[in-house]
Formats: sequence, C-alpha cells, structure tokens
Amino acid sequence: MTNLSPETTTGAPILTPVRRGRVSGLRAVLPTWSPRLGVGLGLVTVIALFGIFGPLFVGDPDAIRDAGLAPPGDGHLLGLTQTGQDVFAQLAYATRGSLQIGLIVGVLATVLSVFFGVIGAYAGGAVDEVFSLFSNIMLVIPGLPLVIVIAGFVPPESRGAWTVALVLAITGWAASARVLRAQTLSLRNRDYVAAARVAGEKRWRVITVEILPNLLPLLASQFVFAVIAAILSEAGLSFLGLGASNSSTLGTMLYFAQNGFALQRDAWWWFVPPGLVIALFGCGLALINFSIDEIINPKLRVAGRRRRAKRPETRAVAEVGADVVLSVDHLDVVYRTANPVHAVKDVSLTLRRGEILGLAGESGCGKTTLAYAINRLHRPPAEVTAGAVVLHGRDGPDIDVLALEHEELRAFRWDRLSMVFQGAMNALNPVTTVRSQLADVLTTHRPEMPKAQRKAKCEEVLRLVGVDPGRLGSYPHELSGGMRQRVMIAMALLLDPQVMIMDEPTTALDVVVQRGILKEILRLRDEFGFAVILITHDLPLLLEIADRIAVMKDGEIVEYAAAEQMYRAPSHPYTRTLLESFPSLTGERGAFLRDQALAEGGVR
Ligand SMILES: Nc1ncnc2c1ncn2[C@@H]1O[C@H](COP(=O)(O)OP(=O)(O)OP(=O)(O)O)[C@@H](O)[C@H]1O
Repeated sequence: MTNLSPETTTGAPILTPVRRGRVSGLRAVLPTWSPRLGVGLGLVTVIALFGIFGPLFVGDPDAIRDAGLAPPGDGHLLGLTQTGQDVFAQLAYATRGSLQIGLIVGVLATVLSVFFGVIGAYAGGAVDEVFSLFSNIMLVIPGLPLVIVIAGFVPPESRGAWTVALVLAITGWAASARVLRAQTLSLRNRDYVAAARVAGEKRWRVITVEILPNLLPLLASQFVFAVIAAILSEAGLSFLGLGASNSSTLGTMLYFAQNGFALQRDAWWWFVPPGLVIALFGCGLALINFSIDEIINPKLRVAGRRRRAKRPETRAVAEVGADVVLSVDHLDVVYRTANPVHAVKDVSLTLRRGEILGLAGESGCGKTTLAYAINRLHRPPAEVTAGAVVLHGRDGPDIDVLALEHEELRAFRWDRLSMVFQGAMNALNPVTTVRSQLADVLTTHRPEMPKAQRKAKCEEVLRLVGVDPGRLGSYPHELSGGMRQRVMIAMALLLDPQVMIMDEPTTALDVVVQRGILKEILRLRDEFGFAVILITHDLPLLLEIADRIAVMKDGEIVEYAAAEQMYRAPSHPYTRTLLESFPSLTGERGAFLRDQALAEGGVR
C-alpha cells in the first residue's frame, strides 16, 4: 500500500486542500454568521435604535388634539388615538419604556440566577442545599398569578417601571438558576477546575476565571430569554391594568387601545403597531438565541449541512480475493467545521477472514474517525466525501455499507460488524445489569429468540471471555475495569459477527490484564474465525499479535505490511520513529508474545 494522493482516478482533486487550526480569540465565543443571526440582529437593532433615538425626533406623545380618532395620514404617520394623541410618538416612547424594563429584568434575573445557581453549586454543602431549595420553591410558585398578586398589592402611584421590573425579575430567575447550577456542578468536577483549586487559587478567582467564562454562552442565552419574557409579561400586566403607572410601555399602549375599544372601532393603527413591535422584537431575540445555542452546542452548527449531505463519490472496489471479508477503498472523511479537517485521506485496506489487522498511529492521526466511518457511525460534522466500504458476505451478496438505508444499517451493525469502542469499559450503562445489557442486543437483533435461549447465549458469551456467568446480575460498577472490558467484548461477540473493530480495547488496563484480554481475543478469533481491525497507538503490541499492520499518519496510510515484515524491516521512516519511541525491556521489540505464539502455532 502506497501513500496515495487525494485525487480521483480521473485526476480531479476530490477536495481542495484543507487548513488545520483553531478558531482563535473572540471568534471562538461569537456565533457563526448565518442568515438567521443576520435577521435577528437586524430586527433587534432597528427596534432598539427606534426606542433609543425615536423619542428625540417625535413630538409630545401626551399632547391632546381635537381631531379625535383618525387613521394614518394628515401629518400623523400612524394616525391618532381617540383623544387625538399621536400614535407614532406614543410608539417611540413606549418602545423605549418596554426596552428599559426588558433590560432591567434581564440584568437582575441573570444576576439572581448566577448568585443562586453558580455560587450555590460551587460552594456545595449546606449553601447549595439552601439555595437549591429556594430556587425550587420559586420555580413551583406559578409565575403569572404571583406577579399579578405582587403588582396588585403595590399602590398604582408607586408602581413605576423599576417596581414592575423588580417584580418580574423576582419571579423570573429560578429556572435559569437550575440550569446554571447543573452546568456548574458539571464544570466544578472538570480537571482544569480541580487543577486551579489544587494550585491554591481563591474561590472567587476560580469562579470568575475558570467557571464563568465557560458559562458565558449559556448566560447570554438566559439573558436574552429573560428580556423576551419580561417584555411579554409586562405587556400582559399592563393589559390587565397592573403595569407601570408612571411610564409608557407597549403594554400600556395596548391597555389604552383596549379601553378605547380600538378593535371594535376598526382602529387597527392604534393596537397593531405596539403588538407588531413586541412580536418582531421577541422574534429577533429568539433568532439571536438560536445562534447562541450553536455556541453552547457546536453540533447544531452543522445541522444545515447534514441535511444537504450527499452520498459520497464511490468508485469500483478493487478486485478482491475470496478470503477478503471487508474492503475499504479510497476512503476520505472530512470534518466540515469552520476550519475543515481532512481526517482520513484516500485510505484503502483489505481485511481477510480471520485476520487481525492492526491500525497504528499517533494520537489524532485519524484511527477512530476511520473506524467510525467504516461502521457508518460518524456523525456530522464528519462526512465521508469519497470512497467505498464493502463487506463481502460469508454466504450472500456483497454489502455496500455506505449505501445502506437506515433500517438496513441497523440490521447490519453488530450483526455483521461489531465494535468495541475506545474507553469501552465506561460505555456500559451504569443503571442496568450486565444481563439486561446483553439481552437487549439479542432482543433487538433476534426478536424471535426464546427467552431461555437468550439467557443461555448471554451466559455462553460471558464464559467465552472469561467472566463468571454468575456476574450477569451485577451492575457495571460492581465489576473491575478488566471485567467490564471483557463484558464489552462479550457483547460484541453476541451475534457472531464476521468483523470486529476494536478501538484501543485495552488502553485503560494494566499490562497483565491487557495481555490476558489480548490472548483471549486471539483464542476467540481462532475459535470463531472473525476478523479484527485492532486500533491502537501501541505499534509494538501490534507487532506481537496482528497479522498485518497499517500505519497511519495525518490521515494517510504510510505503511501497510505483514507484521513479520514490519517487525524485521520497517520501510517508512515514520514507522521506524514509532518503533524507536517505545523502550524495550527485552532488547527485542515485540519478541515475547509473537515468538511464544509462533512456537504455539497461535499467530499466523
Ligand atoms: N468532531 C470533530 N470536529 C473536528 N475535528 C475532529 C472532530 N473529531 C476529530 N477531529 C479531528 O480529526 C482528526 C482525527 O481524529 P481521531 O479521533 O480520528 O484520531 P485518533 O487517531 O483516533 O486519535 P486518538 O488515538 O487520540 O483517539 C484529529 O485531527 C481531530 O482533531
């Protein structure tokens, strides 16, 4: 296998060269530009400018004229109310009033939710319990009735914009505090926060430097949401006659329009403009909120592209021999992020029946991406842009894996090709027993299998991987790391697959357990004849147990040879560097298990 360039057989490049690198500085915390964000920002900016500067250019909104109720025209852009007041002038002042209340509530509610959510969660213990209890109580009190009661108790003469804003903030922070608490609890256990604590950083510094910056997108979203809710609630309160008595807001405009029977008198120019401003402002903020969500959850950024994702350009698979079970042909995988990453470049591999094919390479070279793409487990932003993956059935037609439809794919996975994931021992569900996790696989893929047979099969696979079937009733936390790993391998064996992909199956285990499990895999392979793609960065380990090895670097296969050959004479400088980077205790790299196995006739 040579180092192939990313070109199609016709010579046309499949992809333009991709730049690697991180989005730096402020751009990393800003939402990506999208038409949605543009429309949202446009709406909010225009309405905010109208609220800020409009009152400077319109006349007195309270000036009463003799004209009475009049439609737009005659020098009045939006007509007159029944007392002859200019609706456009009122709209400018009312927009300013509503924005003020929205802003005050947004700031107050955010401060309260940070105080009760973040500080409480970080402090932990009794403080967290009390804060959390208080947030919960505020959360279960129905908001609107409480607002109505509080606002109703405040005499109209002292019910100014600030009072209304205060009432709305008091009733509107609790839900955000719950979300921030959950997020802070998760953040405070992260390694970098623990490191800051161990380094002796003061509490306030850990909160402001380590935790709050990570909560910024969430805080921004909560703030925007609080502003929308405040403007709408204020409009509702005013409509009920409980709004700010000394200031004009969009809600009070609607209240007076209602009192003046604007609807019955067809005076649309009186109630439509304030209603429209509320709707457009809310809509604009909601659109901005969507974009902030994309920062909190970057996966949302690719949603549009996912819909447009096309079938990759496939080419005829190279002629394969009868003993080939899986062939990967010129596969390309790209992460379509702001700076696209071409993670798998023109990779071609063939896996023979019963073979252990090792895939080695340093961290980040694309091993996991390749494994996921073979199994169609890759998710956006990852996209297979070219190539083919074909499973050559034992008894049946070839299966073009990349062309499988949803249901076919569901039936194919695990049945024909199973996978032991990286960090698999943590992949077991902590709240379900080993029995039900194994049985679930059988119920999904073999629904017709009788219960007794299912039970027997679960016991059999556990025995095969060296775990006492008595452990079927155990929960994952009751098993050692090595046992959990064996259970995952048992799960991968359940349906007698033809191919098993193992991504760093033993990395987290100590050398003795690792060796035991690898020997077990070799024995099972010999017994059942499945083929294995074994992924690891540990090349010497592969030299010991693999039949052939592919070495990956920067997404490309740079050397692909029989293990024996790679062991005796590695041809690529990178392979040599990899081998030299591992110290040898015996003086002979990888001699131990291979030579022992050769002597036993175990490794071919
Ligand atoms: N979701 C993602 N978005 C963008 N780039 C990604 C994403 N996931 C992985 N990559 C990039 O793809 C490349 C290959 O990553 P991959 O996880 O396949 O490497 P690996 O060889 O399996 O590494 P390791 O041994 O550490 O698991 C890396 O450069 C990585 O940064």
